[in-house]
Parts: sequence; C-alpha cells; structure tokens
Amino acid sequence: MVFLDIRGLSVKYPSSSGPVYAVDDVDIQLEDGQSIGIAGESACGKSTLGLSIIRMLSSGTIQGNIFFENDSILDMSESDFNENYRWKKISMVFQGAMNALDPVFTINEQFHEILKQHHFEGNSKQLILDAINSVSLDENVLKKYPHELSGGMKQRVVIAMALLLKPKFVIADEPTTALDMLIQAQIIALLKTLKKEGMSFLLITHDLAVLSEIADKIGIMYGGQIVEFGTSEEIYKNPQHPYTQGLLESIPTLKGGSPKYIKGSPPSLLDAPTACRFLERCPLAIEKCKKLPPKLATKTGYVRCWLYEDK
Ligand SMILES: Nc1ncnc2c1ncn2[C@@H]1O[C@H](COP(=O)(O)OP(=O)(O)OP(=O)(O)O)[C@@H](O)[C@H]1O
Repeated sequence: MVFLDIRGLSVKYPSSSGPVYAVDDVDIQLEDGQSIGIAGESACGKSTLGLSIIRMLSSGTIQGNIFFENDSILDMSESDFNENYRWKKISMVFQGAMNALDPVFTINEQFHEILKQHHFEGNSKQLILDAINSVSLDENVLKKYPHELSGGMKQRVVIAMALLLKPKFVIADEPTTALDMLIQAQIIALLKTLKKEGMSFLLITHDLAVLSEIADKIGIMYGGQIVEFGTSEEIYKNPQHPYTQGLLESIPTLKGGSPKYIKGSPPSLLDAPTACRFLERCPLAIEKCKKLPPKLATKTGYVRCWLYEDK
C-alpha cells in the first residue's frame, strides 16, 4: 500500500530578489517498507522537500498535496500535525544536526526535552534506552555532554533522537556528510538495519553511492524539480534523463579513467521554470527543450525530458 503520496508539490520562498522556486511540481509515491533517496547538486531543493513533508519550512508558500497513510498532512491544523504526526509518525535528522546539540545540557537532558515537547507520558527512561540501543550506543553516553562525544557518536545521538517516538518514516538530510569513511559506513549499516526492522527513510544526499545501499526508489533533483523518479535498479541500470546520466558518469570508479563532470552550473531558482531546467547544460538538447517538459511515464516512475515524448 502507498503510505506516502506527494502530488504536485511546489515551494516558493520570498527573497529580496523575488520568489525562489525551490521545489517545483514534485510527485513521489512510496509503498509500505520502501525507502527513497533524493540526490542532486547543492541548492537544488532537497532539504526544502524534506522540510515540507515534516512541515518545518521557516518561510515560503507551499502548494500541492502530501498524503501520509491517506491523510492530507498539508490540510491539518498545526496542533493536529504536531500531536499526531511530527516525531511520532514522521521525524527528521536535520542537516548538520549533530553540531546543533546543545553544549550545556547532557544527552539525557536533551532526550527528555524532546519527550517534554511531545507531551510524552509513558516510561521515558525505557524509551530513551531503546533509542540509544537501536543506534548501538552505550547508555553511558546519556550522562555526557556533546563535546565529550566523537562525530560518529553525535550523529548516532541525533539519529536516536529522530527514532525516539518510533516513527514509521524518517527524513535523513545528509546524515553521512562531514563524517569520515569508516563512520559513514557505520551510519549506512545502521540505517540498513533500521530499514530491515520496518522503518522507511527519505535519504537526502549528494552521494549516489550512499543511496544505492538504502534506497528502493530514487528521485534525481535538478533546479527544484525531480527530473527522474523510479526504482533504484532502473535509475542505476537504465538512467533516462541526461542529467541522471551525467551524475552517474561523474562517480569515480577504481577501474575506469577519470570521471566525467557536467559542464556549467545549475539554473537560478529565481526564474520560474518555463523551459527544461537542464537546457543550458544538456548535451542532447533539442528545440523542444525550450518548453517545459511534462512528466513522461517510464517503466517504474517518470522522467521530465522531451527526448522520451514518443516512447
Ligand atoms: N528560508 C529560505 N528563504 C529563501 N530562500 C531559501 C530558504 N531556504 C532555502 N532557500 C533557497 O532555496 C533553494 C533550495 O535550497 P535547499 O536548501 O532546499 O537545497 P539543497 O538541495 O538541500 O541544498 P544543499 O545540498 O546545499 O543542502 C536554494 O536556492 C536556497 O538558497
């Protein structure tokens, strides 16, 4: 059954230079137990997409629909969403969160603060221990202050915080960025274990190799749009969008020659999309690409590219 159904989601931020079209007309469907990876260059709208789902945008206007287990979460009152969804069914590991742990409180106090915010009335000690255990940390960390923990431990703590109320769906925004390779591998292994236990993730990353480990589905974002969406297998084996192809070719391999890179830079999100967002950088552009491409169905999702109009 589809538990997350995002339809035509758009987010516009106000700015002194005009509206920023940070997310434009995004569709995503996820079935129970599935996880999705969102990949794309910096500033293409990945975090905005995640923050929209958990309704934590700092500003901006949002359009479209997000259904979570058939409930329209954008239509709920803030109190209803906070009471029943945020942290309980949907939680988030925010980008850079491990550096935002409060230096003057112990980890235990910070866990209790979350429970207080969410009016938790059960056995809080046990709940915190469960969360700490689920990320393979020793309960001694609870007595410590953030500066007494390593980067990997802090990242586990913020993941445990997101898992505290046992949500079904966790949005993890760059959870492995800024960690060394060994710790990255540990965090990925942890997410894989949690996934096996039934949790679903929306994993945001620049790193396609990381996604291949976790994601059943992948959304490739470019200039605020998902330009290609499908199963991981299809996206890796049979990428359709020239941008997806370029991204995959830019991954260094041990065997191959030097990786290719995509020339040029991403479009300004200050311009409303009227042409293909990738037009300026696309090696396969045709005249038609000056018009905004529709989402064309592929074997397992969709692609926003005129090259597939007749296929
Ligand atoms: N509160 C805000 N007000 C105005 N513009 C914003 C705001 N938050 C983000 N933006 C802009 O929206 C666009 C998308 O930002 P977002 O952080 O979602 O991208 P991202 O893909 O997550 O980037 P990164 O990979 O660098 O974290 C960027 O141009 C950014 O400058």
